[in-house]
Amino acid sequence: MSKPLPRPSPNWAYFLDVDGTLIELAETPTDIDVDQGLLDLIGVVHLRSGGALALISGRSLADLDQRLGQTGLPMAGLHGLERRDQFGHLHRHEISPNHIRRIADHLAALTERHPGLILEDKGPTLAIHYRRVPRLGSYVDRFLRQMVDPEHDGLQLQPGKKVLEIKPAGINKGTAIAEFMIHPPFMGRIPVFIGDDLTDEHGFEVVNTLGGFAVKVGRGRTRAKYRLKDVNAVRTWLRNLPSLKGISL
Ligand SMILES: O=P(O)(O)OC[C@H]1O[C@H](O[C@H]2O[C@H](CO)[C@@H](O)[C@H](O)[C@H]2O)[C@H](O)[C@@H](O)[C@@H]1O
Repeated sequence: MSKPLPRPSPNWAYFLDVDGTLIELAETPTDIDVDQGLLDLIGVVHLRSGGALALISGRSLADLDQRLGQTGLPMAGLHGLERRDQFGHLHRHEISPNHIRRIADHLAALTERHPGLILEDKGPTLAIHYRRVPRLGSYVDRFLRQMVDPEHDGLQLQPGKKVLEIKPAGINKGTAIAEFMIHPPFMGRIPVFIGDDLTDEHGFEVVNTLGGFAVKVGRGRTRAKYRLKDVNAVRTWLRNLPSLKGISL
C-alpha cells in the first residue's frame, strides 16, 4: 500500500518524467499529443519553485525540444546521458559510438524483416518499439540480449513500456537527478521524482537515498513509496500545489 504524499513544501525540487507521466502514451513515439495546458502548467511550477524543476526523459533533448518547443526548462535526455542545466548549458557523457552503431545496423535489418517494429535511433542510445506488434516482444528481447555484452561493450538493455532500449551502463535517470541536485537551484532542496516506467526506478532509488519522495504513476512493482493513478492525476496534483494558489490552469 502506498501512502498519500505529504503536503508540498516550498523547498521541494521537482523531477518529472515525460512519456506516461506528463503525456499520455501513444501508438508510436511521434504520435504523442503535447497540449499548451501542460506546457503552461510545468512552466508555472518551474517559476514558482524558483527554477527547481527538471524533466528527466529517455528521449533526446533534441526530440524534447521538437515536441515541447523551446521551454527553457532544465532537462535530462537519453536516460541521463545528456543534460541541460538551468543556464541552458549542455552536459554530455561521451561514449564510444562503435558498438552502438554496429548494433543499430542489425536493428535496422531486424525492423526491415518485421513490419510494425520501430527502430528509434537516438544516436548514443537505441530503442526498438514493439507496441504495434506485442507478440514480438520476447523475440526482440532475445535478439537484443545476443547483441549486448555489458562486460565488454559497456552497454545495457533497458526495458520499458512496449520498448527495449540499449544504452550505456551506469548512466541513468538516477545519476541525472544526482547531477542536478549538486547545483542551484536544486541544491539543498528535497527531491520529488514522478515517473511511470522501469527506467524511472533508477531515479526513485536516488531520490529515496536523498530523503526525497519517489512517486510511481500507475501500477506495478516499484521502489517508490508514493503513487499517483495516471497522467491526469499527476497534472491535477501539480495544479493543486500550494505554490500555484490563485493561478487557474
Ligand atoms: O523517460 P520518458 O520520457 O518516459 O521516455 C521513455 C520512452 O518514451 C517513448 O516511448 C514510450 O512512449 C511512446 C509514445 O507514447 C510509446 O509509443 C512507446 O511505446 C513508449 O515506450 C520514447 O519513444 C522513448 O525514446 C523513451 O525512452
